[in-house]
Amino acid sequence: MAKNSANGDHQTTTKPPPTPSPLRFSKFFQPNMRILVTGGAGFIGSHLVDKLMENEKNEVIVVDNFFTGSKDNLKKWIGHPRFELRRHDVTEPLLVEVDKIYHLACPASPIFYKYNAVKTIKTNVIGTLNMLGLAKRVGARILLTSTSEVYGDPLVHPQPESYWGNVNPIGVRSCYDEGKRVAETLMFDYHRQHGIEIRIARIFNTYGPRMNIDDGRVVSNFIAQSLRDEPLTVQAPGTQTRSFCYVSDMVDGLIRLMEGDNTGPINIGNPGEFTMIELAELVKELISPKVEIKMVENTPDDPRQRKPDITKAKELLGWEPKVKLRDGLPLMEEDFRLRLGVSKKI
Ligand SMILES: NC(=O)c1ccc[n+]([C@@H]2O[C@H](COP(=O)([O-])OP(=O)(O)OC[C@H]3O[C@@H](n4cnc5c(N)ncnc54)[C@H](O)[C@@H]3O)[C@@H](O)[C@H]2O)c1
Ligand SMILES: O=C(O)[C@H]1O[C@H](OP(=O)(O)OP(=O)(O)OC[C@H]2O[C@@H](n3ccc(=O)[nH]c3=O)[C@H](O)[C@@H]2O)[C@H](O)[C@@H](O)[C@@H]1O
Repeated sequence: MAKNSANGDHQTTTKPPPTPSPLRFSKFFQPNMRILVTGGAGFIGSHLVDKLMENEKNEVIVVDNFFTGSKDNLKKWIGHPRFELRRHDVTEPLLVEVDKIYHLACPASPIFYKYNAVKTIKTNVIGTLNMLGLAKRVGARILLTSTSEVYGDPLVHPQPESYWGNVNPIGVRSCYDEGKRVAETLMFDYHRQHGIEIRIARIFNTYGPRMNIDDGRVVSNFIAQSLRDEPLTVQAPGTQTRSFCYVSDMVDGLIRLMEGDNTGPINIGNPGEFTMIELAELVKELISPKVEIKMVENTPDDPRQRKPDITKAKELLGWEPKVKLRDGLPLMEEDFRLRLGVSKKI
């Protein structure tokens, strides 16, 4: 019987998982673990690759279409004998022989995922279907990076995994949040129907070095704006909240989830909750005390509050975030200064 879910009996499967490659059972030779990271040239993906590559028993294959990611994020691994980078779009089938799949491929910034909404849905639905098909063929365990956006504009606060969400199915964010909801459904259907070993992480807003400078997300916007002496654009009303997780904590949570016995979904995020005005004030205090804060128009369906309930992550993964926002922002500032060529005023 395949390992069951964290969410009750209705989600267990009686099917055994597909058989992994015969190489795994080799008596005389212990092969390396072959790990596929889709979207590995992106922000979280490239940090995950760094961590996976630290283990000499891991071989890492990244596939990415470079829509929001970049080879630059992986430059230290290009040419390494345990590393391979392929330009590939996950909406097309992929034939590789792997043992584990971290499936991250999908634009994450609202500006980018709304840019070609149909493509975002295809990436979430067809892309996840393709990766599940691959997992089934080769007997790999697969982890999906889902999102707190599956809770929509939540009516329950903080959000536990048992909350089904309040999502607009026809709004401008639906390509992403409904796309990820279907991706989660596909994961569980493959688990129940085909015995695939699945893991689902519901990631809450994550920040850190390597975010695209003009990515459009709030932390990267505020840091870039403060370094360019531009006003920090708080989208009205500014009282909406988010909970920000530093990327090293996120990577640690994802690896624990992959290596553990629970399917999830499991929230991975930092429960420290901030209004956008508070975030702007903190960036001002830490990076540029003279910078202005400007209220600008918001976009439709912006969730009013978001904070993870991480009881499950604590209990099932022994995980909780370590880096406070106040400590993480300066680490990101350092990286943005380097990339923007703005040195610190003394
Ligand atoms: N960063 C966050 O706050 C956050 C929050 C919740 C969920 N997530 C999820 O985590 C994952 C990574 O997010 P991120 O912040 O690193 O975003 P990112 O945009 O930096 O990375 C996504 C990567 O996927 C690649 N990609 C996009 N579409 C693709 C396709 N069709 N085929 C192949 N590659 C494709 C991009 O080029 C990029 O390298 C995403 O699945 C995202 O939905 C992120
Ligand atoms: O955590 C999540 O699940 C999701 O979080 C983000 O989505 P969102 O929270 O909307 O991210 P931002 O674009 O960073 O916006 C956060 C808040 O900041 C505000 N904002 C954004 C940009 C800005 O310049 N100013 C500003 O006040 C927005 O109105 C919003 O209320 C991610 O980009 C999604 O990929 C991810 O799935």
